[in-house]
Amino acid sequence: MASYLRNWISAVPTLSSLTSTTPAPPEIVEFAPADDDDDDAATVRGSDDESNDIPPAFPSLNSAQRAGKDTSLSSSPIPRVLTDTELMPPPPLPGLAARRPGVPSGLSIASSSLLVPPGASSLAVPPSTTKAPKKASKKVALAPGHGPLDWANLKKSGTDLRGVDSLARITAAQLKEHNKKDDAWSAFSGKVYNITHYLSYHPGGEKELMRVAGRDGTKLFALTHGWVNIDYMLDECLVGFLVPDS
Ligand code: HEM
Repeated sequence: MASYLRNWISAVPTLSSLTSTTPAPPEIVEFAPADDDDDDAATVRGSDDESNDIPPAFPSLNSAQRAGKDTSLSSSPIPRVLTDTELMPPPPLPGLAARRPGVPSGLSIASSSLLVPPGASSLAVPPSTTKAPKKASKKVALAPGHGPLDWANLKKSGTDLRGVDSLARITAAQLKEHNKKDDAWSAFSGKVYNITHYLSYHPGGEKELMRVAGRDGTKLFALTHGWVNIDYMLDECLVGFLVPDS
């Protein structure tokens, strides 16, 4: 690096040349590129001799710029761009007239269930794990003031929703006696509830709920909406526990 700078400094006009009337032309310094002896170790090897601090040749000695017009592969290690005639020809264009909708019959996976069944159009709905849309809701329009929150408020209000003083052991025969709209009991998972007050709050309608009045509704309930938390919804309506007929 120092020698590099020295060369530059020597090119700066001297004081005497500045004071003279006819300035001397600046000295032109030629930089000789370092000999590229392909000895990489020389680059790595540390040396205190600053005379070795010669900038690398630019363009590089083996560069394409220096190689000039000599682009033949045999004489130069630099690859050249192949011409169109030397390149591999492109694949033939598919015959559009021969194309048909659907999966090509030659495909070995054509019969796979993942693909369109034979004969079906490729425009068919793709196979998917999405379930078919649910059938229309059977919820009924509840009377004003009979929504889920109204029921929750009624439960909290302290209104007697059981109609009995204490919980009892109830047989199927006793349960059967309470099958009227104004006196309806039903059993779910061994617990007997007075569903009379709930009838007008049931989102599925009174009629549906009355199907289980006076009997065990466990199965029908599970088939309809097993996710509904009946223990919570009817906790204030519990009247007893179903026991076998004696
Ligand atoms: C006393 C016990 C029952 C309670 C606490 C109850 C509660 C409910 C609740 C909370 C819903 C709304 C569900 C939702 O939003 O997804 C509902 C809907 C319904 N319930 Fe009940 N239910 C009871 C018994 C029954 C029974 C025994 C049947 C059938 C005989 C039934 C038939 C239905 C129907 C058809 C719907 C409408 C479902 C829909 O299409 O969305 N429920 N019930």
